Amino acid sequence: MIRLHNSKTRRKEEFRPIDPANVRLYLCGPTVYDRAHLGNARPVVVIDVLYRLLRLTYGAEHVTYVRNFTDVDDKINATALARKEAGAAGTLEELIRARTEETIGWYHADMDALGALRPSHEPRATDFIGAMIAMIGDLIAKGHAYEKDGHVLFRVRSYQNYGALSGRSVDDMIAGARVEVAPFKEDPMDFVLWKPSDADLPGWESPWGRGRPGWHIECSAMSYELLGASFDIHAGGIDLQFPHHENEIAQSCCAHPEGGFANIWLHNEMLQVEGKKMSKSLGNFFTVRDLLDQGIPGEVIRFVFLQTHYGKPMDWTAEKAAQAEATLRKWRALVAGIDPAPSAAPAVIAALSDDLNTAGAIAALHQLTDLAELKASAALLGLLEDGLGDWAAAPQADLSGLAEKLAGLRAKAMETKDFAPVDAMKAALVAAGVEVRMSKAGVELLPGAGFDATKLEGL
Ligand SMILES: Nc1ncnc2c1ncn2[C@@H]1O[C@H](COP(=O)(O)OP(=O)(O)OP(=O)(O)O)[C@@H](O)[C@H]1O
Ligand SMILES: [Zn+2]
Repeated sequence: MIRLHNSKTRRKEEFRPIDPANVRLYLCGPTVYDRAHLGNARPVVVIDVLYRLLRLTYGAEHVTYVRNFTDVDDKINATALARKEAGAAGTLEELIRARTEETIGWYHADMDALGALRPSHEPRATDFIGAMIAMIGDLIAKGHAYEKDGHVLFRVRSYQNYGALSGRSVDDMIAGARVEVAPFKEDPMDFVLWKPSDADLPGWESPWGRGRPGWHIECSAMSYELLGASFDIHAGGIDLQFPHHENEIAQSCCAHPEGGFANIWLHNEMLQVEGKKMSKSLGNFFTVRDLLDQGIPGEVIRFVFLQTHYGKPMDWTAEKAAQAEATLRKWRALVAGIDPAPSAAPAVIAALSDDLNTAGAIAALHQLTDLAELKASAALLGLLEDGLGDWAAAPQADLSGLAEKLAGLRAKAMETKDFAPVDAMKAALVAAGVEVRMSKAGVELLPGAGFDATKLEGL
């Protein structure tokens, strides 16, 4: 039996699917205007493990996983506009299309490298504009939305349960959030469902004039079209709980009172940098591609994520990556050429079934002595799979010659008192991703995650 922490009830609950023959899961996907940063990858890896566990439990063909692409957004428009102003050829629409296509390609490559299975459906917002317009029209007809000056707004006070997910009252939210006060709003809490587009912005004809949808309605419309008015699990980062998820609930429950929208809300905590959320707006980010380009295997990134429970904030550190790499190298050597056992170890399944206790599952992997079982169990975490490449099979560099040379330089520096050559060589080794350990006993060089042998040439 699977138990999951439901943000809506703030409790760990038994997971009982609405229909075990069609278990339905939705994850808010990326806005495709730039490379995914490492934080953006965390929900993808977490939900990939959940997806694997659900497939194991209910059968692969009985789980539907939807993750959208937000390909209509002002950030995308701004990127395309900047390119046009810089002299890029093509219309703004063509530039937007090129940008989103390119970004979706990067996203797929990066998430594939992390061993994340592709979802069952990856709807693009621009393919569901008609469904959004229909839903907005329905909300207006039911008195939950109104049109003003080409804008359509959701009337927050018309939905009694607004704020239930994040546990805040509307008045607290107004006090705490920076809500935009605009002349076209009846109430500052009201949020945009539809907004007008100038001639030089992407737009679609609608009963309210040419315009484009707001971000929140995209997820409500796409989840309804692909999963229905009630589905099992809605996931995303905790940063989306308010206002995005609160708004999704308001829209979906008011448009489809016959359904319950999502039964379970699963929120992952943030990947942090020095105590702050990694984010584009703070500029404290690096991309998944940056790490891959440094030679850190996607499997190592995945392993580092899975060592922390999804409900806890975490940091990325080079030390965690080095340890993950060492463990994976050891395991990959052990299971090479071994066929996986028919099923994963009960201890691993039990840990994952307990609110995705991935750290517990990894601890259980360490205990396994049957290598066929190790391989089968690791696969449930998306680890040690053949598709992730044989990065660990490449021989590790022999750094003994360089260690000897550095020891020699140090011995000489002791006499001459000129340590500059020692420091220069150490700096070059560190720049190549080598950890340098110098003690009385001698010099030890350890290639770390991100080790780049080409940078050692000339040393
Ligand atoms: N630091 C983080 N740690 C974990 N998940 C994150 C982090 N930052 C964003 N996410 C998640 O990434 C997914 C994509 O989010 P979105 O497209 O809004 O990101 P973004 O706007 O590019 O990011 P940012 O928040 O950096 O501006 C969401 O599920 C969001 O919760
Ligand atoms: Zn969403």
